Amino acid sequence: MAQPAVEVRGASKTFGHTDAVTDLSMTVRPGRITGFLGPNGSGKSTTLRMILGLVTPTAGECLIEGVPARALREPATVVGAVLDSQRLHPRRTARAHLLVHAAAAGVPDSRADEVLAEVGLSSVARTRIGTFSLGMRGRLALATALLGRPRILVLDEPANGLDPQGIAWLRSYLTGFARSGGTVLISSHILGEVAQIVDDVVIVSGGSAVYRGTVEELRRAQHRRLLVAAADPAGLARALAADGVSDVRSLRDGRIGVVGAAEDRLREIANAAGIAVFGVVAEEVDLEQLFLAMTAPHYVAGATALAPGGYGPPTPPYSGPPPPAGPYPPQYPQQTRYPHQQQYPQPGQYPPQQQYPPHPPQPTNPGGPR
Ligand SMILES: Nc1ncnc2c1ncn2[C@@H]1O[C@H](COP(=O)(O)OP(=O)(O)OP(=O)(O)O)[C@@H](O)[C@H]1O
Repeated sequence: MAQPAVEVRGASKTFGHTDAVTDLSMTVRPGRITGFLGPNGSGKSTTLRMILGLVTPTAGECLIEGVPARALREPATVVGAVLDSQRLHPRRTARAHLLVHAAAAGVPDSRADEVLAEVGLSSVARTRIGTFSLGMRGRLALATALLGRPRILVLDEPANGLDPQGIAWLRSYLTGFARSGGTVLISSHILGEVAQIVDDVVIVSGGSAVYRGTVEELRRAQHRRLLVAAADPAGLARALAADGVSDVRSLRDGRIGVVGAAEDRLREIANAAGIAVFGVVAEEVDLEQLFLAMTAPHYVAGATALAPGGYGPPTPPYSGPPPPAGPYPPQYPQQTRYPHQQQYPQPGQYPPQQQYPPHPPQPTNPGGPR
């Protein structure tokens, strides 16, 4: 396997009494976009700063192309970072800002004009940064990171505060960067913001990884729950449990939600138990809902969660009330609630997906990654 572009090995960071990051391991593969996702305060910025050598881990290590960031001979040519795009000197012009950073990175002044063109800011090269919109500041911060023609980009919440057009532009730019061989590590607290463009995903919660895998595996994991209408839901739940399928929950509408059994197997078990099954629907859980479930405070990463396609922590077996006698559909007097059941919305309750306008033309990338 190719050497990872970035590797975090059992890294921890404690600030006073705060465990910001705990025994975190992750790999960023070259030429791919990795989404580093987690709610606010989950340790993303601290991890990115450890990777960049700006924060020293309390334990473990972080490597860029096999070495600690501080040991890189020409860091600007290897990694470019956007950590806080809003901390720019307001009285400087965009070009002056870039010239300062070009000198620090040891690259010629001509790179300032090249990167301004690359991010579409040539027309405001001599405008003071104080007048820039959030989106323009984001582009300028990205331009700064591109000065040394880095192979790797590390971006901390670059979409924060951007309007849909700004996010669309950023996605389009990063996709182009990766297509031309570059590696991107991008953090966000909103999965939907980056789900379209990321290849791999690392989800953190409370300073620890709760999921690592490709975004495709994550998407597949969302189809794992079957919503089953049966003549005798409680009996079917018992039959499933006897066959080792214990993650069965009663639903408000009388159906049961089953995790860990394929539809064919479920029907076989129902047949063998003499229970009629009226319908089986694979649940379409929104990726964002899955993300919220994984990063909720009660979530404890287990082996299944960290394995590709893992669904989550073990859940209590079915123990809902028996269905009342009578015609189908049976109605339970009360829904049986488990701690994270509420994470799964009922069909039709999903919030509408945000729509973005078509992408603007891809900026030229003359000095793209090598
Ligand atoms: N320099 C610091 N001193 C003390 N505590 C810190 C420091 N930096 C981070 N922390 C704490 O470490 C925890 C993780 O913070 P971190 O900024 O890494 O999370 P994050 O996922 O990037 O969140 P956000 O998106 O809100 O920045 C938080 O509890 C935070 O308050």
